[in-house]
Amino acid sequence: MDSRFVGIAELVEVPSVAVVVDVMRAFTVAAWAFAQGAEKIVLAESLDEALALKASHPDWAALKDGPPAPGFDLVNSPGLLRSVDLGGRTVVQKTTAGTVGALAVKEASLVLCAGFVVAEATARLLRTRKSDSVTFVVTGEDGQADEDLACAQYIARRATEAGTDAAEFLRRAAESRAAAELTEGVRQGVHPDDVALCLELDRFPFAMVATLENSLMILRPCAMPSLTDEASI
Ligand SMILES: O=C(O)[C@H](CS(=O)(=O)O)OP(=O)(O)O
Ligand SMILES: [Mg+2]
Repeated sequence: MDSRFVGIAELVEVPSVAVVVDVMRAFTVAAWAFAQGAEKIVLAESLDEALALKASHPDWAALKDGPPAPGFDLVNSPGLLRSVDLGGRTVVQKTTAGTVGALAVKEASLVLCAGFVVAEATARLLRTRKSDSVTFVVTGEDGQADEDLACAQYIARRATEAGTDAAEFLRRAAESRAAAELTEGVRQGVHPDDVALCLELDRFPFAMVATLENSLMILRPCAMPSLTDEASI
């Protein structure tokens, strides 16, 4: 499998297969939203679009990063989200990096959104699809965010090598600028457990697939079969 690792601004052409990585915190939050029962997540282009979608669908839950804000129901924090019942709900998510990265590759034939919590399921889906070439979108810090790059490199390795040890990749993420900012209170809308929750390897058994549906980018969980069902690894 040929793997490329690029920042959002470096995306010059539409990739065939894209894995958009945001460990801290958009796609850890998305995975927790599904674990809490959400049916789907609409990735919004802007705060205004998120609010407009919420206004036309009052039963949807609007989520943004940063501090709580009028019109929004939720913040971009796994620690805060894990006690919310989202059974059957649609979540509209808008964040600084993760949702922007996913929308930047919305024309790709396969778009996966990932963090460490869904790393193995994501790698397994790539193996199942026998993807020759995969573009990993490192969403944070203009493609330099080490928590995202480490996770992307781990998934790329795990997609081709059984038994890849995650420890060094998780260590890099734990020592990233984002982890420090979340721990030190630089970022807002934060729960004290957020960093630890973002570093939970394979917490969930599903990958997350984003598809264009009626011009909206919709994220849904995709349950992956166990290793014993795989022929290749
Ligand atoms: O919520 C996050 O962690 C960040 C935004 S900020 O850095 O806290 O302002 O957004 P994300 O898109 O999840 O990286
Ligand atoms: Mg991030």
